[in-house]
Amino acid sequence: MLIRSVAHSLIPHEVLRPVLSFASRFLSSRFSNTLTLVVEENGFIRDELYDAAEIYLRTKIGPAVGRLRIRKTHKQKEFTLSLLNDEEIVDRYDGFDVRWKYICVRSSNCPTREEKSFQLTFPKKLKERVIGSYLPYVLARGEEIREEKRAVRIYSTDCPDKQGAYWGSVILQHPASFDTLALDSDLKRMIIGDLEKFVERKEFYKKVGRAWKRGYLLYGPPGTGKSTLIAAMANYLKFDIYDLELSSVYSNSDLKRVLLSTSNRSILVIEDIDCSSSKVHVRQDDGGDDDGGGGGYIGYYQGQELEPRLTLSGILNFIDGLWSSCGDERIIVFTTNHKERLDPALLRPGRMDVHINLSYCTPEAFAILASNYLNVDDGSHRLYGEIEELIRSVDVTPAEVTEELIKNEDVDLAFEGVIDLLRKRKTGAVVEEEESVQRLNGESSFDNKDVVN
Ligand SMILES: Nc1ncnc2c1ncn2[C@@H]1O[C@H](COP(=O)(O)OP(=O)(O)OP(=O)(O)O)[C@@H](O)[C@H]1O
Ligand SMILES: [Mg+2]
Repeated sequence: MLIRSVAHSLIPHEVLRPVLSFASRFLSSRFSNTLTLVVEENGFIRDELYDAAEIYLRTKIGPAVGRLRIRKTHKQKEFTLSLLNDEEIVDRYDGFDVRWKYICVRSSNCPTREEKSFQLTFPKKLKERVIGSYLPYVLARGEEIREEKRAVRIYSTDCPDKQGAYWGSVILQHPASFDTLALDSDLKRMIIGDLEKFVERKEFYKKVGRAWKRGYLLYGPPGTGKSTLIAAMANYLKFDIYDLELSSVYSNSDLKRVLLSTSNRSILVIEDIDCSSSKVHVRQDDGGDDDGGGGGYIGYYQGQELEPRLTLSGILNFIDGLWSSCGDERIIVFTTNHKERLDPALLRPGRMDVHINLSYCTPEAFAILASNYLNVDDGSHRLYGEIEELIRSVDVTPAEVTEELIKNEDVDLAFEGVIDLLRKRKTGAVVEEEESVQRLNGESSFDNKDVVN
């Protein structure tokens, strides 16, 4: 102490401080039985362990910590709590304790910059276990927590916020989930099971030499939940969505560039594949084989018909060629209202792994909608039976049913609205049927025939 104060009075502070700090570090490392690992943020290239530790330690902040930093940016949904300079956390892992301390100091080279680090201190004898087991655990947990917290984004090529890149993105605000999706439970279970199997089978895909990707074709009439299902899939897997508008793609090489700039763990969506370009299903008569090799061009760009540069084979090449082999955990989803209009090359077995038919509302789907919209969780309502019976006999989409359910908070009024819709549909269907029988019997007028044709 005396030496310290004498030294202080004789030697300038700027010189003394680093000397004392070095001496104290030297003495403590020489004689202490603890080891301290320093994890630095590392300026330009961020340190993976630092990032993981930062995220992981936020979940370990206990009552012993007296001061914390709290912040929230526009893009974040929740507040973020983090440690302040010199604050410590003790973490227990596999029967031993480690101590983390957060250090944030001004850079000596550039005073406007902060140098941030974590100091991890533990008994020296645990060095192997900390490096071999604890730190990999921190890395893995950090990654898991980041994935849990990460907002799902939707990318599109015409997003205003794309700053020169091919894709711009916004946070996907769609609340769709498998719980609220009105689908029959078997189909729902099948889809969830398929997705889970897909994300768990990294090693399997590697072993059998297949690209780790999966293709889904969703087909069915408008308003049956195809887009809603895609949002539910993205929210479930926490995969970003890349919404590709084929009409904004100029050529095969353009398509290549656009698709190569998508990221792993994502869902590439091409909606309305039959009409996003009216020529996807019409193949050029150039002797192209069933694989779409060279045939089937899509020659539109911003509304103008162009040289046939974006071809069906360009798209197919990506489904099972270059695109699929240059990324991991990729899902591609095509949607269509008219499966029968698609080129057989797109439907060939192995191209789209799963074909999912989203169809008209069933009693089971109606039960889910009634529960979502009106909190009606059993079938005891006086109108329920009639609705179920009508739903079995007419074609009505979930979208049409939800339009009725959303009109009234009162269950009686909402259900009456649904019954009204279903009865009208049924009467319409009967009239149509009678008209078609009349036509078959040659009783229809010329006008009617014209309408049919
Ligand atoms: N199966 C469903 N479960 C829950 N809601 C649904 C379902 N189907 C449709 N809806 C409701 O109807 C709206 C329209 O559905 P959606 O856009 O998913 O239909 P789509 O099949 O993609 O139609 P399109 O073929 O016209 O693109 C949704 O916003 C949702 O509120
Ligand atoms: Mg849709």
